[in-house]
Amino acid sequence: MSLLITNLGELMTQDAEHRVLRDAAVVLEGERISWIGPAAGAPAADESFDAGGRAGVPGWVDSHTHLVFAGDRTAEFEARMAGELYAAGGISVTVEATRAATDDELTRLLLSRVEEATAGGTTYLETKTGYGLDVGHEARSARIAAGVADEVTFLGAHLVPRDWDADEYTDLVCGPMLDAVRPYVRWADVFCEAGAFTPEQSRRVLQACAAAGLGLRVHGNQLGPGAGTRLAVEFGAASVDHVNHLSDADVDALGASWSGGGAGTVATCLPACDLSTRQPFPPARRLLEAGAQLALASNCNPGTSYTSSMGFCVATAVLQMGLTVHEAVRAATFGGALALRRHTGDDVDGRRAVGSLAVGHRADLQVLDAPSASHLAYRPGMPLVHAVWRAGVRVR
Ligand SMILES: N=CN[C@@H](CCC(=O)O)C(=O)O
Ligand SMILES: [Zn+2]
Repeated sequence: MSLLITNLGELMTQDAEHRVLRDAAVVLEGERISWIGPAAGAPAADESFDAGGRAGVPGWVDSHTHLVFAGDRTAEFEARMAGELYAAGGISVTVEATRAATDDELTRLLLSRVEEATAGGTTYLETKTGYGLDVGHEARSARIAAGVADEVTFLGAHLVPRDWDADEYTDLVCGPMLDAVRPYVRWADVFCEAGAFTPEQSRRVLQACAAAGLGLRVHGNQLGPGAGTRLAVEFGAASVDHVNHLSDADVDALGASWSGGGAGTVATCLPACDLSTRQPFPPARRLLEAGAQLALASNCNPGTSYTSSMGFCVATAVLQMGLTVHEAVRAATFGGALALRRHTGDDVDGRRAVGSLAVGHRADLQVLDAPSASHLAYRPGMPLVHAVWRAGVRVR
């Protein structure tokens, strides 16, 4: 079964050549893209969709979310808007509510959040554990996430639970908890920050998880300067996320991580979180100038960023972080794929590349209710998702 999507006024491919095509068309063949080019030269297909001059972009790749949770943190948000500072300790409120939820409740909550993300144009999504924080509840979160999300990350090292010694809890994360979640996850993450895990404890978590064969990611430099980015680069993590408080050496290290031709550490910016926690935005321009690769992600979670709207993140990155529209869309698509190591190949681990529109890649794309991708930032907050295909299937 093939589908011709034609009459695309603009098509931002985010492919290797960064091509932006005018009057373009795309052909989807099953789950893959089989043709891209000028609409006038498009081959015949079984069915067609007339985009009416609207713009097409890849589906969003949201490489950082925390969607397996129950409960509500409105009171904490209100206190923060009244001047309180964000602190990692708020995580424990969600841990209690998440532990109290049944498997069915947690699954239903996760599914409804993923549906919301899909309606906003997200076609590939990572999510994390991190609100269980004991062996049974972390394993349960990982199992539930694995049934729904494209990528699952073990974040047992999110917060040291009440009544635990930090080093003993780190032992638990690196031993029995890691063993219990291992069948369900591809990635491991650690919150390396004052109030969460020290650089030494973070190092132990990264070592143990790498030895277990997991890819690595780090929550780093969110609330202040620190060792997160340094550790991420040292361990060859696929991504360090937040990156609000970077030293010049951090910026240079992230840039240098890409200089050898291989895959380095992506700097993943989370602008919706920065607004909600009133943190300074990451130095996106300096990072690009240093040769770093950027991703944009929603960080959807109940504490610091209760939105899965990647369109909002793109608009904020353009309006507040100084990125061009093309740079922001690239970070929210190709950049996310790079941060999940799903950016290349026609068939990686039995999967197709996501995050860019090219022949052989997974057919994940959205048609915007706008003539160009610039409208994402030009008309911030407007519902601009017209149609979405995920692996060739129309999902909106
Ligand atoms: N910073 C650490 N973890 C989440 C927040 C979790 C929470 O407060 O519930 C984040 O990425 O912002
Ligand atoms: Zn996070």
